[in-house]
Amino acid sequence: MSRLPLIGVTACTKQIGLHSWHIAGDKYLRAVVVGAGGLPLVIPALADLIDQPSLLASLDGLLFTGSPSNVEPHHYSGPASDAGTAHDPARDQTTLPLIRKAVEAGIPVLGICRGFQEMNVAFGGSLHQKVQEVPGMMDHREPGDEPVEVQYAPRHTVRVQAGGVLDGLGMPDEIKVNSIHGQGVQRLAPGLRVEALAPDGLVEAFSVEGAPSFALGVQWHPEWQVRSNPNYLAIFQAFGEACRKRVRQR
Ligand SMILES: N[C@@H](CCC(=O)NCCCC(=O)O)C(=O)O
Repeated sequence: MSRLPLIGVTACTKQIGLHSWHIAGDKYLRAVVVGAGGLPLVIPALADLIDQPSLLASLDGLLFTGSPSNVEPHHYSGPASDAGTAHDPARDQTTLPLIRKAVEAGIPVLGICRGFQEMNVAFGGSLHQKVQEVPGMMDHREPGDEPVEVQYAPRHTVRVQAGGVLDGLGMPDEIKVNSIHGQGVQRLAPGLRVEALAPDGLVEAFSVEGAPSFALGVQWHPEWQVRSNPNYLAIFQAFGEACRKRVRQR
């Protein structure tokens, strides 16, 4: 019997007291287990202290997680962030190079929220820093001061584009998704194919054209209560299947 796929889950850095820690959210780790059927391995944000080719050779999949922090705008030639904006330069230095290398190496990749934004930046795209301030765009942030179940409840529809990865998973033309982000795709990177659009036209999902394996990014959070939403589960199951295929091909 073949082993479970080993799925890297990217971490954020966090200062707790005097020390810096590498943390990954519980819901991402659980979704890798119960949605993708994989074995999660937290990937610390140690940038080039980690030998990325060795890491990639060991992994069967990579999940780029969401985070309250924003990608530093110099990575996409954007204007400096407002003072006080949460950043995580160690995470940027780890994930941005890893994304391109993973996709090129045919390692299945799923990017969620910040992870989706990282994918766009890694392939040469740019981000709106405050979507809610862009004329004509909706406010995609979660309602503040509400219980987490309310914050991660389905909030708006997205239109699934015909002929793409999500369509291939049997998703209806329109699905409802949660929305917990202030930033969003401004310029879509070359080589990314739109998979879903919000009512205001914001790109909510893309896939990497011509990728040798599963390579999908979504702006929403399919890891949230993954088993209770068939559309969220379908994404994790397809990701897990691609990771199992990589195990079989070794
Ligand atoms: N900071 C970025 C990305 C938003 C994001 O990833 N939110 C998730 C927060 C916590 C979590 O569920 O992991 C933005 O604001 O656009």
